[in-house]
Amino acid sequence: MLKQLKEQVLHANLALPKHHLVTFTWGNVSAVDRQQGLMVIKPSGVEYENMHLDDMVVVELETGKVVEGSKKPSSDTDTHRVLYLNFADAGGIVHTHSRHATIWAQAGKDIPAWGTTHADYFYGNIPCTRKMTEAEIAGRYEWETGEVIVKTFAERQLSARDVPAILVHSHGPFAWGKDAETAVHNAVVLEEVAYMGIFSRQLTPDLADMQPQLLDKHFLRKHGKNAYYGQ
Ligand SMILES: O=C(CO)[C@@H](O)[C@@H](O)COP(=O)(O)O
Repeated sequence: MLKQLKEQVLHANLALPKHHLVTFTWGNVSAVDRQQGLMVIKPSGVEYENMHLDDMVVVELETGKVVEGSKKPSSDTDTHRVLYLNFADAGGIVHTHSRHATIWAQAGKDIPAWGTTHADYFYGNIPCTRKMTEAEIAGRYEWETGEVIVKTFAERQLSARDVPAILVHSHGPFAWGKDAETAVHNAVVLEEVAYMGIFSRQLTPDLADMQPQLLDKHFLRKHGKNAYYGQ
């Protein structure tokens, strides 16, 4: 079942260590088949070098029930489910603990739009969520993580198409795209702009946001009405 999607998800997961986005098993990629209401995600805690096609786990989007696969799905499965259920254009999702994006998440700070590398992919700041509450952590933690992400987008009136990434406070980044490969691409760019941003702020502590005209120029020519999400 879903052989092609499993291959895409395996390939995307194996791209994480190649791009230096993960240490040990700290990360996961999934992709969704919306017609069938199913998502494919990597297994929990399996080393990337030992990960195979048969290890991919198929999960029902609505219920979280595992419908195929002998291994436990990623511990972040419920967060991915909430994002697919709320962000209609997301076809693939990535979570990592990539170093520089995680530094911003631990500091609880948005990554400001400071240059065209950022503007080619993200139409404004990359938001950081609020801290999760004790009740959220004690409850359905991974599901609540997804809810906090969705609420952050709603409260700030952001579009998941325009800003395909977020930082979860005290945790790390999530990125998405039209498919698993694009989601990984966006996660790589997120890590790059996080890295550049730390040094930009060090060199100029009161650095202002980039010119709105330059943000528009770079984002809209790639993502305007004739361009496709995530490209
Ligand atoms: O966020 C975390 C742990 O803090 C997880 O994403 C990470 O360890 C990966 O877990 P899985 O192997 O996907 O279950």
